[in-house]
Amino acid sequence: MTRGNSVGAAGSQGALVGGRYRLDQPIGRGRGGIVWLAYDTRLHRTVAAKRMYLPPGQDEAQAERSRAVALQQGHDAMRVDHPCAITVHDVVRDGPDVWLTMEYVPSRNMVEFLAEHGTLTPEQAAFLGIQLGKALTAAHQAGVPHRNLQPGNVLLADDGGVKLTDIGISGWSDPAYRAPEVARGELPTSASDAYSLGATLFAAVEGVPPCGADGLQPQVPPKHTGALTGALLKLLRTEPGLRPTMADTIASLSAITEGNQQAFIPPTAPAMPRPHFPPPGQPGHPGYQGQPPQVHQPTAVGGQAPVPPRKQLDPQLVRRWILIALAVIVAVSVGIGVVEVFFLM
Ligand SMILES: Nc1ncnc2c1ncn2[C@@H]1O[C@H](COP(=O)(O)OP(=O)(O)OP(=O)(O)O)[C@@H](O)[C@H]1O
Repeated sequence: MTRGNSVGAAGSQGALVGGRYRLDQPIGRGRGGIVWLAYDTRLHRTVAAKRMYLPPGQDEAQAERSRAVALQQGHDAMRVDHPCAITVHDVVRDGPDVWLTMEYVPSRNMVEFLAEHGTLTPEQAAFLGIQLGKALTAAHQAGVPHRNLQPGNVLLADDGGVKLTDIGISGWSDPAYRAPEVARGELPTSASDAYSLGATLFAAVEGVPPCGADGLQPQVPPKHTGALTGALLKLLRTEPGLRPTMADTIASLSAITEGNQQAFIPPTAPAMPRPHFPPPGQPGHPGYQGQPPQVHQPTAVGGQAPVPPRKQLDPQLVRRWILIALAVIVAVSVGIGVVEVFFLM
């Protein structure tokens, strides 16, 4: 954990969070402000940085407790390790703020994806459910319930992968995806995550959450879920103890996709920038300190045409041309000598 001068409420471009993470480019917006494409100046890698939401209007003692909770949740999230879960690298206190840095995944969240591409087929939703189920299993094994699984926390990566974000980070949870027992005030558990998974997959196929925007309406019978229906209705059971385990859910969703659905590749341009940096020590690299470049290399950074490499002379060719030149000089000298002897005679 790092502590440095505060960079201000939502951060600003070029600011150094915790004296280490440089905010480069906005990539999204959460309740705590802008989510940034950032650069870890110590490990020289791209990360995503997000200011964690802290409730406004608290006195200093309450605010300090909220910061301690945010730091603890950040550390809990760092324990979750799975390819389908966003890796949290660090949690940083920066003045009055707490920042989370994590792996950067060029992606759309599921809300944006559905708005652009429409609802998913049951097979696509089953594939999504398997990936999310695996990420949740890893989180539960680390003792960390997600707490607010909802479409906004599901990232559909430009490379077709699925990444679950905000694991273990409490905060605003959309009531439409909240388990009934959590809505009554009970603490989130792996069973309440199972309900939220069911509600998220339901919305992915049906286009609306199962119990309305407030989560309090009678469950809408699904119309388009096909082979997915049984697994969904089990996840959405009101009684938490009757919901299936993640292992059971993954098994029944796998039977639906039969391995046919492998990825989500949206038929549009990538959603987010792909950072390209020249190698360390080269101008244009984020960590460049102004040293002269060690090796001359062609570069296309900044949209300029690549500089062609300087041609090297072949030493054998040079030697041959020198020999030819010497032969010509000798021949001319001999010729001159012969002519002089001719005139002297
Ligand atoms: N690691 C990441 N890589 C790429 N984009 C990200 C990453 N994390 C977040 N984003 C983008 O930023 C958006 C907002 O982030 P996030 O979902 O964490 O905020 P939020 O959940 O709304 O906020 P909060 O956690 O404060 O409620 C995401 O929908 C996504 O588009």
